[in-house]
Amino acid sequence: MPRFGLLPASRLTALRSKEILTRQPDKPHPTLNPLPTPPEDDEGLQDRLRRRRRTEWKRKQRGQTFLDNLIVSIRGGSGGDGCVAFHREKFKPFGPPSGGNGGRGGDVYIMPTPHLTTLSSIAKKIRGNPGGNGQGTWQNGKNGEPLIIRVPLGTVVREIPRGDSRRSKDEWEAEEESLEGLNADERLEKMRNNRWVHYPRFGETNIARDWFQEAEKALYRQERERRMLRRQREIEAPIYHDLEQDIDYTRPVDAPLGARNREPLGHLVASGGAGGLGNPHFLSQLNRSPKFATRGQQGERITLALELKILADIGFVGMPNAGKSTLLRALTGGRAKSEVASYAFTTLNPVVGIVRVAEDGTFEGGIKPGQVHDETIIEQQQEYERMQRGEYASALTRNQTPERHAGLKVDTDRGGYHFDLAETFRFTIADNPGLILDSSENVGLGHSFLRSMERSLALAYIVDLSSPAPWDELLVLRAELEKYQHGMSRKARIVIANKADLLGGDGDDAAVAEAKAKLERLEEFVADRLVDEEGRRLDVVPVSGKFSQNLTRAVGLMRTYVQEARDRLVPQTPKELDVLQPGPLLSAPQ
Ligand SMILES: Nc1nc2c(ncn2[C@@H]2O[C@H](COP(=O)(O)OP(=O)(O)OP(=O)(O)O)[C@@H](O)[C@H]2O)c(=O)[nH]1
Ligand SMILES: [Mg+2]
Repeated sequence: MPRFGLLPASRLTALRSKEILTRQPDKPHPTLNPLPTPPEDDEGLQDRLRRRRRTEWKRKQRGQTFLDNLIVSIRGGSGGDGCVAFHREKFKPFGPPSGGNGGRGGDVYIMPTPHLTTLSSIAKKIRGNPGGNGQGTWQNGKNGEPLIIRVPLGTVVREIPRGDSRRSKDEWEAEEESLEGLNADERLEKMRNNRWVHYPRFGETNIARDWFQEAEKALYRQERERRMLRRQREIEAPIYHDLEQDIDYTRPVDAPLGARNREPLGHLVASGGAGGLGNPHFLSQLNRSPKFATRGQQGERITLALELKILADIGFVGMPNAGKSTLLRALTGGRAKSEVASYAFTTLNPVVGIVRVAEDGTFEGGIKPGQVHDETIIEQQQEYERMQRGEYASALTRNQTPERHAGLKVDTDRGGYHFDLAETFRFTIADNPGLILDSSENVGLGHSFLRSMERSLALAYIVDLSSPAPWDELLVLRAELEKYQHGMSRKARIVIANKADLLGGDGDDAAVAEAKAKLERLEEFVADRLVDEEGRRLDVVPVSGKFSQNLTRAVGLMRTYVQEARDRLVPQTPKELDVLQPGPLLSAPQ
């Protein structure tokens, strides 16, 4: 075994004991390769198996790992320790106690920000900044800086209650755990060490004195009260914030002159611990030279569940493989990187894309004629081939195009920067994982992503027109939405019948007539059975996402729904009139 020849003997034994050296090379390890290994030359099969493994894994998680759902345990900063010191000065042999107090631990706040879109940047364990320790000559420790956890707009924050297994321990429970297995004396000693600071070599003397024991009793009494108040707060006012609105930074116009302009910190979720008391605090008639101080308190420990409700104007609802991701890619000109493949549950997390529309109804994705949005793997292959042929070698970057400096001509063949000049309206669409029968009971990818659709302004059903009975799909989709939340299906405004290119054969009359009849039947069904929020019938639009056909009509309709819904959301301002009409003081003299 020459490879391991240089390893020391102990390391070799360790490797043998782990069956690394003794294992036969042709015998696979029992824990590896749960799926059969495909032949190495079949790349397509390898890829398919990799994807299937990923989907299966995700399905087993039941949506637990969506990044719109996170549990964080938070600790406020711990307070700094108090100090035991005595004032020293020439000709003053017994100076007074002069230990400063510890600084307060920093509080932890939570603040919504429009600059984030996922919870992925948030750590699972967060600790506030600690306060500084007190020092001699009455110097108090510095207070810990507040810590702000920034979360995306649309995050719902909930405190996890006691008794839930996901909740981490609070300060007292954690201490109790660290004391397990100790006898009474050891417990007492450890608890004292956690709470008191003694002057060097005075520990034993201090604890034997009455005034120390009095002080200790008072400290435990305060602690019990704090613990009771905490429990009461947890029961009566558990933390709950629906962070829909950005926090307003503007200073009120009627703020008193000289008031400090503080930047908002957000909502307090865990307060820092109080700083310890320095030894002057324990000066009394009986004890003229207190040689102990208290340690800082621990910060509050809480566990929060953060849940992000994605804010998209339109939510796509459809069965797996209906073509939702293809449609989103077509509508955004391929900018939304939503994976497309011909197996169920390709999309595992919601993907949000932006649709940009010009004055005349053209949209960014629709300006390049003849664009085909194929499966991701095929597109990647084509891209690779183009790169191999050297087509990108002399391509200009976006900033190198001559029109940029001219600033006038809009190249209608290109999206991106060039569309900025034409764009007059934009809205967002969320492509969601496929919904199947009983999704609302957590079958398939479960219902965790349905949450993200709750706040969409409107929903669009996507059905596969080439399937034998697209109308049945609609009923299932509607029933699942209703089962998840009563009244949710009333948000649906449109049925997009995708894959219309597969109908009509090669253009022979019989096939075309059949396709028309199928579309009519779908329209009749929708008119009969589906109505929207205001009792209107849903629009039905046949399209082809893959070949970007008839998308302008669908975009136009979606645009009107979004506009209507936004108009309804904007609060009316009746006060405007009052402002314009001159009041008695301003009215013109008679
Ligand atoms: N012919 C044709 N095929 C399409 C069209 N739209 C999508 N497809 C194909 O249908 C298959 C599924 O498309 P996806 O976009 O992945 O479907 P999905 O609804 O996102 O599926 P899930 O993410 O699994 O829910 C792919 O093979 C697409 O190429 C279309 O308009 N015409
Ligand atoms: Mg998809």
